[in-house]
Amino acid sequence: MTYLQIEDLEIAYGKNTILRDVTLSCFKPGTITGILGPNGVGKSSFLRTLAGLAPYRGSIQYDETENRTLGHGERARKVSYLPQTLPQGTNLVAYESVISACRAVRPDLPRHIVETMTEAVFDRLNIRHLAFQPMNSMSGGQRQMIGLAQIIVRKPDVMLLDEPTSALDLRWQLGVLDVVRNLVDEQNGIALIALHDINLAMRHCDQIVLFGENSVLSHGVPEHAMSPDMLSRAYHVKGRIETCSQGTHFVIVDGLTNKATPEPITNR
Ligand SMILES: Nc1ncnc2c1ncn2[C@@H]1O[C@H](COP(=O)(O)OP(=O)(O)OP(=O)(O)O)[C@@H](O)[C@H]1O
Repeated sequence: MTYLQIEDLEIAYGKNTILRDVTLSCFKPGTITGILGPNGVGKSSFLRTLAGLAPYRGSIQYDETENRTLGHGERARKVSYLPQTLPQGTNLVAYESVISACRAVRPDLPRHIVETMTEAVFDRLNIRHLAFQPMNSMSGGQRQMIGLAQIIVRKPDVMLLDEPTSALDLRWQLGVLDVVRNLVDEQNGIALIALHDINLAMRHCDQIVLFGENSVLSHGVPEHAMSPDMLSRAYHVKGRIETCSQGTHFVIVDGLTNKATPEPITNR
């Protein structure tokens, strides 16, 4: 079980402050949090910072230990980060790449245990058919699944997943989110998932954190954190939150808030 607490977090690249005043204590064990917001708002920077890959001001605590004081190995056992970019298309076969990912974090484990863990992950993700295929002969979606396998084989308490479904068709998107849900339940862990698909987040996340320009616009259970006002403020679109026949909340977007085209995606 792991707790994550964030207080007065500020993330900057040089003089360019991306996020400030981020205080969040909502990441309870056993929950999935969707990290949402428009392009360039700082979702990846936020996850990279939580993964210990970027400097920050303020406080990020895992179980009351400050992130910047955690050793590399200690953090790697607790926290796994899946970047937005797909794993490289090397000539390594998928099975070996997942074994290597596990051994990088758990060099203490004997090879046969790592192999058993790796096989269990291929079964869990339903990708056994990819096990002996070289990474450089895989499609983008297949590589994304192997990237996820490299993360979950480590059984992390905290999963930081940056758009893990961006290259996947509907069936695999749902499969991945189901696997994340099962892992979070089993480990009583935490998952933070950056997503552009708001409805995927509404359906599969226990809560969302919506970033707007430079800070958190709203957070909470999806049907409260997402509203027509938030859609307008974050994305500059006119939208509605509806409830389907099965009781799930979802967003319908009717158009841009005005006739203007969206602002260009620029460095702030
Ligand atoms: N290494 C870097 N150096 C300088 N600026 C950066 C760097 N990485 C990101 N940025 C800037 O930080 C801001 C946030 O980028 P980030 O990738 O975190 O946004 P995002 O919300 O994940 O975007 P997207 O939805 O498009 O993936 C952008 O303005 C981006 O140009």
